[in-house]
Amino acid sequence: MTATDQRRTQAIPLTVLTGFLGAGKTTLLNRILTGDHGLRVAVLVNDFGSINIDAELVVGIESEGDVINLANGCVCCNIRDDLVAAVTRMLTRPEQPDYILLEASGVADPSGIALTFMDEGMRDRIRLDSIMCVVDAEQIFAAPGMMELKLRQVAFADLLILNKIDLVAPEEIDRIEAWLDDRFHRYRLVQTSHGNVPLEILLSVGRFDPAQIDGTPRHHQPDHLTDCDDPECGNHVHGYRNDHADAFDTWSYETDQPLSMDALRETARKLPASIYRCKGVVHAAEEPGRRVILQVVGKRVDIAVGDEWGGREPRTRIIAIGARNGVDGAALHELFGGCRYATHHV
Ligand SMILES: Nc1nc2c(ncn2[C@@H]2O[C@H](COP(=O)(O)OP(=O)(O)OP(=O)(O)O)[C@@H](O)[C@H]2O)c(=O)[nH]1
Repeated sequence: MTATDQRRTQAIPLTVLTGFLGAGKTTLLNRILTGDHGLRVAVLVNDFGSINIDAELVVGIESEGDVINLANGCVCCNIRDDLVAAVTRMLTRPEQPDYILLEASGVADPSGIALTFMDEGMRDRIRLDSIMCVVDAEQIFAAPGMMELKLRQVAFADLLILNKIDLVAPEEIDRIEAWLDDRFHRYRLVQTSHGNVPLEILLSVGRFDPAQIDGTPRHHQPDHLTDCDDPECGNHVHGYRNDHADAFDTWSYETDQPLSMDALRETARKLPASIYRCKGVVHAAEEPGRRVILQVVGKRVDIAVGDEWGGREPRTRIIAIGARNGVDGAALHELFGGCRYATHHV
């Protein structure tokens, strides 16, 4: 074994969870964290919005310092430096983790993340173990304008986790697989719901191959993915290198005043199709002692009563992410403001 090989074997393994907004990354992350792995796992959670809701929803971590919250941007591009700084901090802590899980934002291009860990200063300290892409079986064909990004997330993964199969008919799964077959030469896929995948195929699998970041959708030429700046070129995926985050707008809302759960549900159902994702931790009038979790993916709305506030002042924090110019902040403010229990019950 060469000295470099030796250093690499001592490097801390890191798995990247990628996949489009709302596909089920946090659900999978929580599954892993609560699984029987016996590892001290540190977690980096990246939410694209200005408030990191995901960091609040991570479970099964013993020490608070083992969850690092990266918000207000995307770790594959505009807050890449924050990612490097956070990992460096993790590695210099007295209690180093055995394993690191990185939940990328739903808008991330995994190739940018892989490049960060293949960088000279990182690759001896971090061993990229696997990039897994969670695919939402129900929403895969939704938001057609985002299809190029979704394809890149699939193309740069070494395992596809086709999640939410409970929400679709078996014929739809066949259709998705045929669609993938048509676009990719080779891929590994596991079907599941609620991220229920055996740990053995998730952690310490050593699947990442640096050559995979040259892997591209069949109809695209690899060089074009990184080198071409010609906006007229129909041969490649444009706009997802440094500036793909510009394709999205975000909005956030905070209030101390309790909201009505019924009004919230009604409002969430009325969100325009240009909003791909909305989620939040809510102070609800009907459940003042507990955090209420709002989840909206496409047209699907889920409002669930979570755990207690744990000594913290109840406070609603909601974010929405949508297409560029598809997020009307003033209109959203009015909609969610109208959910205030006091307003709703006059
Ligand atoms: N029915 C069903 N719902 C699921 C499944 N997996 C996740 N969900 C729900 O889908 C919603 C989004 O799940 P998350 O795990 O937060 O998705 P995410 O990819 O982390 O979302 P972002 O980080 O915002 O991109 C939540 O309401 C989950 O409970 C599944 O397999 N079936």
